[in-house]
Amino acid sequence: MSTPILEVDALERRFDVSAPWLNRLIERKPRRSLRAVDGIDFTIRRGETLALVGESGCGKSTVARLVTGLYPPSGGAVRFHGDATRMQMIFQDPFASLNPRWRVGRIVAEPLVTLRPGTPAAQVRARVEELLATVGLAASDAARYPHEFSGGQRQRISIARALAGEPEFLVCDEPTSALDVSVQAQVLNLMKRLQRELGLTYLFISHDLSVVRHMADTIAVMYLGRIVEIQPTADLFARPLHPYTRLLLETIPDLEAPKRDRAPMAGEVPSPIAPPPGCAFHPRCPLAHERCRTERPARDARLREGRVACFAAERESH
Ligand SMILES: Nc1ncnc2c1ncn2[C@@H]1O[C@H](COP(=O)(O)OP(=O)(O)OP(=O)(O)O)[C@@H](O)[C@H]1O
Repeated sequence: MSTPILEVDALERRFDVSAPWLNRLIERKPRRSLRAVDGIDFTIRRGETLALVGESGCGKSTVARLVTGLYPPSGGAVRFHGDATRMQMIFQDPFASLNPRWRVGRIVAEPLVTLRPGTPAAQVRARVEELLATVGLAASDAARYPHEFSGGQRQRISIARALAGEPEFLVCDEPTSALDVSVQAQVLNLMKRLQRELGLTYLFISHDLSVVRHMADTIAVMYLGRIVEIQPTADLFARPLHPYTRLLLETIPDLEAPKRDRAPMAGEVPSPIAPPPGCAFHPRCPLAHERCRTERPARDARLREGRVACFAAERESH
């Protein structure tokens, strides 16, 4: 087994969501804080992919920002054992993250020039062409602007730009969510090939279990700022342990039976400003019992190797 490149330990991030101080004074309202990330742990080994999966608002993007250092943590730690200058990020919306006034050649060259200032122009140009070819674009595309490309091609440009920084670790925040299904598969295949060829490590964020199924070695399922289940991908699909993971799996479109209606997931994600007491999932959980309403389950190394935080899963294992 390879060595860990990233260790996340009891990581927390709170946001102050209080009203402005004058309103607070007038209305006598207390400060309010939102726990976007509420004590999470995971490890990623070199060359592997860990996927963070969960519904909108569960804290995935905040974890990405904590890992890349865009946000300082409110508690806990992110330990990166690689070269911090070789961590890059790929975003959901490549159009928003690519400068519309720059030609593709300059966009892709920028990280390279930052990493190796003084590189001769001819060498930069040659490298840009090489990178464009790596992601399946033509050398002549360097002279064009981002708006001249399709969504999938723009995401290829983002990937070429990320590669220009010679990364060892990539944080990918919903990199294919804005793309059509067929284009999505092409970009995912490209990312898999690059991982294999360049030995990259990925933290891959998605709301969609079917997307990460063929990408991730390990899947961590998040609910309201916490990891409720973490398992090797094959195990999670073969034997999901948390009732929330089972619900997520039920809502995956079934390619073999596309006409079958899927039951929508019951209930809404509660607000992280006032999370339910006990297990945050209990109001939506078909297996909830008394203890779940008052006590918060933790991932415990003695129970199923710490893969799940659920009292019902604990009962099933006896
Ligand atoms: N800067 C901020 N200030 C206040 N609240 C924030 C901030 N950033 C995120 N939040 C809140 O933190 C929670 C987690 O947000 P986050 O964006 O990490 O979730 P997510 O799972 O990535 O969702 P999405 O897929 O919609 O981006 C949400 O309730 C969000 O409203």
